[in-house]
Amino acid sequence: MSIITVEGLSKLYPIAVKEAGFAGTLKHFWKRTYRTVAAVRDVSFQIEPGEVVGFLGPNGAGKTTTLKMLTGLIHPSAGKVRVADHIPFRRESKFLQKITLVMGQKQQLLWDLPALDSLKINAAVYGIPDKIFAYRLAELTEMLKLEDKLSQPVRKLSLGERMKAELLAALLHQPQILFMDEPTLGLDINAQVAVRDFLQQYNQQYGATIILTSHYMADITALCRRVLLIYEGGLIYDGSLEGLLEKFAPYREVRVELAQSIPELVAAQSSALLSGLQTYGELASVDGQSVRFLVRREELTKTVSRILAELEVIDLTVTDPPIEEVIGRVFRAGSVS
Ligand SMILES: Nc1ncnc2c1ncn2[C@@H]1O[C@H](COP(=O)(O)OP(=O)(O)OP(=O)(O)O)[C@@H](O)[C@H]1O
Repeated sequence: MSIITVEGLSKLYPIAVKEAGFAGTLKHFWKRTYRTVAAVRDVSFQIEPGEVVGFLGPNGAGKTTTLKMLTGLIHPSAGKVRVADHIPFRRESKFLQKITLVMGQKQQLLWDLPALDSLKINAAVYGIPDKIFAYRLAELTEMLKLEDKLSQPVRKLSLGERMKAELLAALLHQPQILFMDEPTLGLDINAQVAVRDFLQQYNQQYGATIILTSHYMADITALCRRVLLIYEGGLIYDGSLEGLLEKFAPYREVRVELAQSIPELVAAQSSALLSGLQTYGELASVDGQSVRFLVRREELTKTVSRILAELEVIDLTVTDPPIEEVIGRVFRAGSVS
């Protein structure tokens, strides 16, 4: 049975509209007019226990709003949500015991106190008995490699250590469902990898379900087999990362290592050859001896044969374009149809 079921979920926000100038300000003061913004529009999906699902979408797409409705922080304008057999907005204590929400840009640990003090407060709030608290604390501290950090005031921790301590605080009550909104925001590469590895281990060890938003594609590719693509409040894709490439990238990337560098070709006045390069596909980049083309999938075999016959080639590889490039194109195009 699905652990999360969402049907026709929408969230509308009323936004006050003010006309420009002093007269507009006065009018706004006496009589406000509003327009409605649909932050989330008619979204439906189901998530099974133990899945790790990535929410992708540009800024303002509606990811955080969806997470807030799934965790019961805000009430949906329309639609149905069930999470672990609860209606989130009721915020029943049994429900809160089963979930956690971590927001990369917000913190729950108290700044001037050692993280351990905040953890003890959390344990009391969730009614965790002392023995279980000690056991979970030891286990999570080891998994997160935070051994000597928890007794220092939070303000003295590095950003990466602080994020790991935040995760520890969020997981002390051993929730079944983890909602992670940008958990690696602002972290350096090593700290990003540490958080990512931890989430993977936590998912495998406890069979926890993880819903993750991140602007770092590496988080999504490392952790999520399934992605939901959200665009202007609507769900435009639900499936595997590979399927996303097939749907939105009808081309493949061909990297060619030429025998001569491009400046040498220019010096040898092979400008005809240079302009001829564009006939193989869209030129993605030219750097020294290597050239990257984007070639439509259906033209791949013909184009590769032409390149090998017509150019002096040292090496040629065909790959899928980087996923962030594909998604960037989809969003820049302003249309996803
Ligand atoms: N409390 C609010 N009142 C009015 N509009 C809001 C409110 N919260 C969000 N919005 C609007 O709803 C839309 C979706 O916002 P949301 O924060 O869900 O996007 P997001 O996908 O999480 O973006 P980001 O990647 O930038 O965090 C945006 O247009 C935003 O301005």
